[in-house]
Amino acid sequence: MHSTGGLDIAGLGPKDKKVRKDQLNPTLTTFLVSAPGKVILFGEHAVVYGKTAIAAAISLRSYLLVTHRPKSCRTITLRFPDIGLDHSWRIDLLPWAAFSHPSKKNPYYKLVSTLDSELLEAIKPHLKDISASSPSEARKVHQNAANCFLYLLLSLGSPSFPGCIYTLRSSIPIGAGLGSSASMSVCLSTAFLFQIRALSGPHPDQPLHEARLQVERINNWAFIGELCIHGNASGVDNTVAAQGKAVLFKRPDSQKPSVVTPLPSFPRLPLILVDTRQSKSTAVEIAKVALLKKLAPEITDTLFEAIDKITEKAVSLIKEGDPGADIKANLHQWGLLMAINHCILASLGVSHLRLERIRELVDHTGIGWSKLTGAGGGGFAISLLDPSIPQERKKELESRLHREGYGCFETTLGCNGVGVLWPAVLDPKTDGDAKGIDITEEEFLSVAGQFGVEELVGIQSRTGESGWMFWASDA
Ligand SMILES: Nc1ncnc2c1ncn2[C@@H]1O[C@H](COP(=O)(O)OP(=O)(O)O)[C@@H](O)[C@H]1O
Ligand SMILES: C[C@@](O)(CCOP(=O)(O)O)CC(=O)O
Repeated sequence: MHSTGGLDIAGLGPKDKKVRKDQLNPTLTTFLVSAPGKVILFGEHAVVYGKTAIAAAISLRSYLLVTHRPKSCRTITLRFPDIGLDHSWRIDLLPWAAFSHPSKKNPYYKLVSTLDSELLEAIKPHLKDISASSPSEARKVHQNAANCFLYLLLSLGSPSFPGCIYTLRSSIPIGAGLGSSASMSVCLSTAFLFQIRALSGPHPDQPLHEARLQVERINNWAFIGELCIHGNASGVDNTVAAQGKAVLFKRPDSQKPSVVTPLPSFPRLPLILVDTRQSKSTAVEIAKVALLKKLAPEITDTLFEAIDKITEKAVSLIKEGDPGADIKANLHQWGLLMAINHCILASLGVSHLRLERIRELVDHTGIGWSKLTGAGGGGFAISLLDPSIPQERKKELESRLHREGYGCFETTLGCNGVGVLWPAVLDPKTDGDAKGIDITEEEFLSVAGQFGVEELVGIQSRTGESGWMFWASDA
């Protein structure tokens, strides 16, 4: 297996390549990585047990800025302001020996699909000082994120790793079913693989099979990051975060690679995301379903089968549908499938009163169809509104939802997957000859709110003016 030596300078766009070449050392240059959140249209939970799910990338994204410390400073810092985490480790005190032992070491190109409990134990002492004075709930969130970070760093890096600061900001609501953890794992996996020079491209001329290999590599390690956070995961979230667009996902055997089929003709469903503002934990919801499966295996399996049939039907709608045709033609069928899928998830015990209230307001009034998305227990619902309903009724619904404390917004489905901005320099929009604007850590941290980050570094197009580059994942 070859290492292709970091990102390709030819993909940088119209900049002064000669000057840049001297500066572009992946172990020294500040760079940004970004990955999207996702919605699961059909098949959550059943997908953990080998059934098929349909998921699509959304326009909300995480951004990871990697800045380098002076060579003399042998420290790695995690700066995750969205969750209030700021922690540093001395590089030489990390448990490299455990991870590099010949019986444990996995090369970056190997497909790894399980966590090693001894390696998790080796990390534990390095998590104990994190946010020691924070409430236990916040501490758990911090330790989860740090566990994912350290497991990936120690798996992919080495004791000679450079001193760096990893700053993550995200516009994806955390713990709400939109795949914030997967998006974070994809960003971390990409950053480490890039730093060890195990990625090639992205490049506008990169052959599709080569681009796919890079995304697979990123995705493989991102899945390991997801396992660190959830204990058990199907891999659908990180797959969509890595490759973007819409996909059909299945992992029939947990020891084998997942089967991922891109859905290039996925219709532009006019979905609305409704935020219950009720926090939930994916791990807790997965454990609820696991318990149900233990207590009532046949019934639970039958429910998974029914979900699988729904996904199958949705696939046939996509295949039969003409991508150019008006989606209104079979909107009712999509809505019906969503509503049935939701009710089965409720039978599995992963709905919540706040989610059922959305159904009361949307489905029971005949305005549209709703379904929880992601793990459930709170988080987000997706609603499809019947286009024949008068505008005033939709407006009424929106204000009702707001009055009752729900958040409500539209999103674009099928967005780009993982991307890099390397170096972290934005091309000025007005003058193609100028050198661009360096993004500093201070600036990245100082922009206000989740959407300030989008405004500062936001992605516009595949190779557009913003300088962001994406590995092509089109079918
Ligand atoms: N922006 C972020 N900054 C730091 N950690 C994050 C961020 N987004 C997600 N995480 C990590 O992911 C966990 C949330 O994962 P999960 O419960 O699966 O929610 P989601 O449904 O959004 O993926 C958090 O507890 C935290 O460890
Ligand atoms: C419940 C599940 O199917 C989806 C979880 O989605 P999220 O973590 O709520 O974004 C779990 C999984 O597929 O790993």
